[in-house]
Amino acid sequence: MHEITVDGRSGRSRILVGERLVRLERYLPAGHTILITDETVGRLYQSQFPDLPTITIGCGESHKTLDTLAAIYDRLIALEADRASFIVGIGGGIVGDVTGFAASTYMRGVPFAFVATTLLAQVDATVGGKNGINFKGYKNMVGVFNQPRFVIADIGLLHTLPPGQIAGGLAEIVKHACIADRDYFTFIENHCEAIQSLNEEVLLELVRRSVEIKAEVVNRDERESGERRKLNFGHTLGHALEKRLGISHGQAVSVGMVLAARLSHHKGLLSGDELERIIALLARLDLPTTLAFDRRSVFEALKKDKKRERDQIHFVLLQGLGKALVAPIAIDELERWLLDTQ
Ligand SMILES: O=C(O)C(=O)C[C@@H](O)[C@H](O)[C@H](O)COP(=O)(O)O
Repeated sequence: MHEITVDGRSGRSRILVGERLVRLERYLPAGHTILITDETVGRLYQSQFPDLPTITIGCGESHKTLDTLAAIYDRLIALEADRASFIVGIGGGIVGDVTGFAASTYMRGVPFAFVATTLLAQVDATVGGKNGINFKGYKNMVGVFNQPRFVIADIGLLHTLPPGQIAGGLAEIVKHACIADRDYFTFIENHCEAIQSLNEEVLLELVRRSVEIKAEVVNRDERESGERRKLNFGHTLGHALEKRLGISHGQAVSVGMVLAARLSHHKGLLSGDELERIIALLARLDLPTTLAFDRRSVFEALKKDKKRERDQIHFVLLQGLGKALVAPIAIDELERWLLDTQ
């Protein structure tokens, strides 16, 4: 087991990579704990949960809403949760976001933790204290920064995930390598077969290194006033594609990364060879690298990105493999480039 820490304003968050869901109970404080999970995770793993009151939400991005939160607040009140209660979200990124937001706002905030059951949640969504919900179709429009007390990343659970769910996490893993660690990128290139066959040792190494990269960034810039924006590589276009095409987050981020890498190449920051390596690696991991989409409509969605400030957007580019750069790009320039590029 590897322990990696994030030190945020709300306190220390311990990320326990390789710990097991069945051992959750030993990390719980004495007193009233409530679990939040979704229907699928409940069906698959409830037998491994501690015997505690459990709130179950629906599955999928369409449940990351104010309505779901309202239902959770109702249940917390019915269960007589108070400020000394502890809440644990067991599931993927959506359970994480909704649990983190509900716990951070119920009675102005109660402590919480996660057991991350998907690769995406283990390497990204539950790490770093971003807890948000969608609003009127806008991704993560309402949310808070607040660190979970701990996150258990149980690698053993990844074997039961459908293939699409694995690919979603792999997109974020490739993102971490692209923005921060060229050698990690090469490691992933050299282990594609082991990754596809869910080799536990290799998955453990991916989760460990990705969490380490993310934690280093968050420790330097928890509230995303600068460097943390790098973790949004591929997400500016990715979120717009996700919203307009209704595709999964991982698929959208994969295509978003290719487009951002193309823009980096267009600006002379990334070589043609490096661009091709990124495209080839994503394809080997069964992630899409190109999509047909209505460029005008995606551009309109992109204009609503949270990284927009008036007539420019903080866009994440690559300055070579393993090094990211956040550059303000004029909305007009982005529009011309997006409408012209293939
Ligand atoms: O933790 C971060 O910071 C990230 O940007 C990681 C992203 O991969 C993640 O999808 C995040 O939730 C996106 O945040 P948003 O603020 O762009 O909605």
